[in-house]
Amino acid sequence: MLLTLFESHTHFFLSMFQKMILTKIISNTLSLHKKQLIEWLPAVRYFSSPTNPLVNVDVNDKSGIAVVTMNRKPVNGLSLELFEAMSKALDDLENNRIRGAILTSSCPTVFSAGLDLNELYQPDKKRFKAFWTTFQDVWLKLYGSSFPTAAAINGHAPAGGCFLAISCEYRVMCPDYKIGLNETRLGIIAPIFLRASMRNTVSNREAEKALTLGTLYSTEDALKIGLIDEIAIYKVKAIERCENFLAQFNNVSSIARSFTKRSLRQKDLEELENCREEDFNIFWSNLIEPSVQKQIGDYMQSLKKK
Ligand SMILES: CCCC/C=C\CC(=O)SCCNC(=O)CCNC(=O)[C@H](O)C(C)(C)COP(=O)(O)OP(=O)(O)OC[C@H]1O[C@@H](n2cnc3c(N)ncnc32)[C@H](O)[C@@H]1OP(=O)(O)O
Repeated sequence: MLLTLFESHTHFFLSMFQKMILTKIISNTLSLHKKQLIEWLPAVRYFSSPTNPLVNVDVNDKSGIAVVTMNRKPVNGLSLELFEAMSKALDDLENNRIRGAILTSSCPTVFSAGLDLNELYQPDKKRFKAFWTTFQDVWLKLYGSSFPTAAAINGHAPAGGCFLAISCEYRVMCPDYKIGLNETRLGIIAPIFLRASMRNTVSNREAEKALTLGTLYSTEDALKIGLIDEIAIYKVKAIERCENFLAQFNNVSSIARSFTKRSLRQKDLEELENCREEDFNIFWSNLIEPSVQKQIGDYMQSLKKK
């Protein structure tokens, strides 16, 4: 009876905490080994996401891997609307027990150009608050996802673009592009969650150097410092390599894997959870400094003049 209940209420039982408690209760009742229980879980139900023009989610029925494609031309500038679409897509993935997700871009030469500079220049406080809060949500959901994640970086990934990639667990990048966290070059102070993702990817020393200098690395140099894990010649190959990485988890208990990931990332997640308002206030007061606004305005002009 307990198992019938479990099967008919899959969505309800998704939270890790609930799953842990249930596993314990059922396991005690039926004296089953945890591994057997995992095999008893209902067949994974994959879904096709409702169409969102900004984020396309395509789940492979056989592998259970979702390819999440950002689609905001020309450069996947991260606007409030794009973050909202990503946040919704991440919820859908979390609720559908996928086996892994690969983040990529539909723009031919850009993974993401980072935060949409129009959100940062002469910002309206109310909209910016919604923007920043949704950005925080996306990070909490991506960095803390129960499923494994990888990024197929098929183009440039400066600032927020790099940030999305390093919030995943594995990165495959195509050659001849740039990746890095160039915030300081715009006069912007890196928020705590960005620092956490970077420190989780490269050594503390490399993170400090990269963040303070605002370095943009070539694909090859990014591999040398461990900012990416592999190079693949084309986007299709990059996705294939990400699939190979994710397929390694087929032989690992999904509960053990997700709990281990969660425990390794818990401190970083809590750090932001406990100071979301403060994080917004710090970023906002830095952003509206006249010198920072001027720097962003000049930068936008220089991009347009190119
Ligand atoms: C992450 C934690 C929070 C920290 C806070 C902020 C971090 C940020 O993310 S700030 C954004 C930083 N981003 C950048 O510095 C990248 C800027 N862009 C580029 O360097 C290039 O555009 C890029 C290498 C990505 C691509 O080069 P091209 O393929 O040659 O394209 P163009 O430069 O011609 O750009 C086309 C078009 O897009 C506009 N654009 C580019 N980037 C942005 C952006 N981030 N936001 C808004 N708009 C952007 C660019 O001006 C061009 O516009 P048009 O001239 O009107 O076509």
